[in-house]
Amino acid sequence: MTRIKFCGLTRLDDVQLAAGLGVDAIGFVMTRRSKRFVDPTAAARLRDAVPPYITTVALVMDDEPAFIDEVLRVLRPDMLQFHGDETDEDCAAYGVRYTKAIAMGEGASALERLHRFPRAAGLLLDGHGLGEQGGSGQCFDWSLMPKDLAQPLILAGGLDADNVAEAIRVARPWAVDVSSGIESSPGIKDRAKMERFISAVRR
Ligand SMILES: O=C(O)c1ccccc1N[C@@H]1O[C@H](COP(=O)(O)O)[C@@H](O)[C@H]1O
Repeated sequence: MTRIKFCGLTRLDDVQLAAGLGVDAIGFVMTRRSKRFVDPTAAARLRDAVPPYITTVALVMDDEPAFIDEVLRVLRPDMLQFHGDETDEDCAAYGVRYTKAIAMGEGASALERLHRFPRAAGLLLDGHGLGEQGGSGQCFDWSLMPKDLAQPLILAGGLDADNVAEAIRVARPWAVDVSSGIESSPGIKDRAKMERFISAVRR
């Protein structure tokens, strides 16, 4: 079974719908540079609507440690997702389980970075280029997804209801992560796109 994370939620209705559709994880984008940014207090209100046994994830990207401490204190997410130039040491410093995004925009040469995060609970392979922001809807060559890594791999980048079944067939990921592919505009999720995405993964 392929797990599903919906990321970049900003509205209560979207959180409730995602939970009702059976997603495994819900992500809040905490980095201020994103169009999907929610401040920690607003994110905590959304988190309160997440039922038990759905993982909540706080996404950060080269943010100040003091801000990440605030996110952990106010939001109390189950996991952190790092999207910037953080090292394994940086990511592990908070004592919270984490995933690390690997920018796959450069293709096969990016795979070398997969071995730099031994403490990550999982690695999220995303389609954007090194130094660029995620959540841009860019795919990468799914056949590059390694099949022999000990850490669970999460496939992200440009997924939507029309391509996710093929992406899973080629990449065989532990989980898929989607943001822009289930939106009508940044941070505003679309009911029909969310429903179609879940159906396509389950099929
Ligand atoms: O969503 C954002 O705005 C964002 C900003 C900075 C870093 C990562 C971001 N999003 C994450 O990128 C992947 C793929 O998104 P998409 O499906 O291609 O839009 C996903 O993990 C988002 O949460």
